[in-house]
Amino acid sequence: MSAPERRGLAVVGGGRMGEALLAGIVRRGGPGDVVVCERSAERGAELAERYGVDLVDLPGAAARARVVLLAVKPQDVDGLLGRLAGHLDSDHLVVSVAAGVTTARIEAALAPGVPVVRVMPNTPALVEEGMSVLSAGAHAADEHLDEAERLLAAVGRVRRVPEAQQDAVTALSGSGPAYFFYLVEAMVDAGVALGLSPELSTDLIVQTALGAAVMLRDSGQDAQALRAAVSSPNGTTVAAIAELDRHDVRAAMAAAVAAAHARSLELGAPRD
Ligand SMILES: NC(=O)C1=CN([C@@H]2O[C@H](COP(=O)(O)OP(=O)(O)OC[C@H]3O[C@@H](n4cnc5c(N)ncnc54)[C@H](OP(=O)(O)O)[C@@H]3O)[C@@H](O)[C@H]2O)C=CC1
Ligand SMILES: O=C(O)[C@@H]1CCC=N1
Repeated sequence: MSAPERRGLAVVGGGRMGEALLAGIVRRGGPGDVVVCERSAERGAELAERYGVDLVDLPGAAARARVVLLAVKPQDVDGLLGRLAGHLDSDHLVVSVAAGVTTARIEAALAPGVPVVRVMPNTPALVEEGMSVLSAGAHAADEHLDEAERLLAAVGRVRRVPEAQQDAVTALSGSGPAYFFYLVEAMVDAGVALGLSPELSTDLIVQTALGAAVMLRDSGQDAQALRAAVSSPNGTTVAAIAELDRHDVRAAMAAAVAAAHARSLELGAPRD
């Protein structure tokens, strides 16, 4: 099929991240030229119906789409590229969201010159509040980064970093939503332990999380200043933060982020 017919986007791998991106992109731009390719026929059919897009196989994805977005697990990337590479040429743009997997590793599996952009998105893309961070591979020019940025901008904010920073980005904003969800679980449990119903405790904490996030984004004040404004002298918040410090929650967070960073590097190591 000639290049001009390949205008669309193929999402390869319709799991949690693939669906989050697919949902946001279709909601923003309509199903238009979007197709999905999924290993599980049942899951593929579910996504095709839910978002009004065509379900295709790998050759079909390469034939229909100019931008091929890889959203399979890092462990599945090499096998997938082995079957996809013969269908891709330098008119395609490969966008990979696989944690840890370097553009060099992807490029090595493709025909010479195929442009690759590595992206670390996050699941709030599902509600158009994603944070996506892009890096160019060796054959990706500014126009390719611009194209990837336009795509990801449909589901939230976008930044660009040198690829060497992608594992740190993965540990912060890629996994980051889970850290906040973990805190929310702990806070809701704490409310229940004090006698509140799970429903009331959840309502209080979810709205508090939302309000705090909007203040962080919009107030022009940093987290420390905002925390100071909540902390009346000798009051309840000071008592609470003293306990967080006594349990070394900052050290726990630093260790958690370092573990995510190390795992991202491990996932990127070439397979045998
Ligand atoms: N979840 C997240 O918050 C984030 C994930 N990522 C990255 O996104 C990628 C996907 O993660 P996630 O969505 O969580 O994982 P999932 O396992 O939920 O999704 C991956 C999907 O791809 C399918 N798949 C595997 N191989 C193929 C193939 N050859 N052709 C078509 N489909 C295939 C899988 O099928 P099957 O179930 O049969 O294996 C599965 O449905 C990962 O690389 C991850 O690092 C990046 C940022 C955030
Ligand atoms: O947990 C993971 O490996 C993926 C990458 C970042 C978020 N989820």
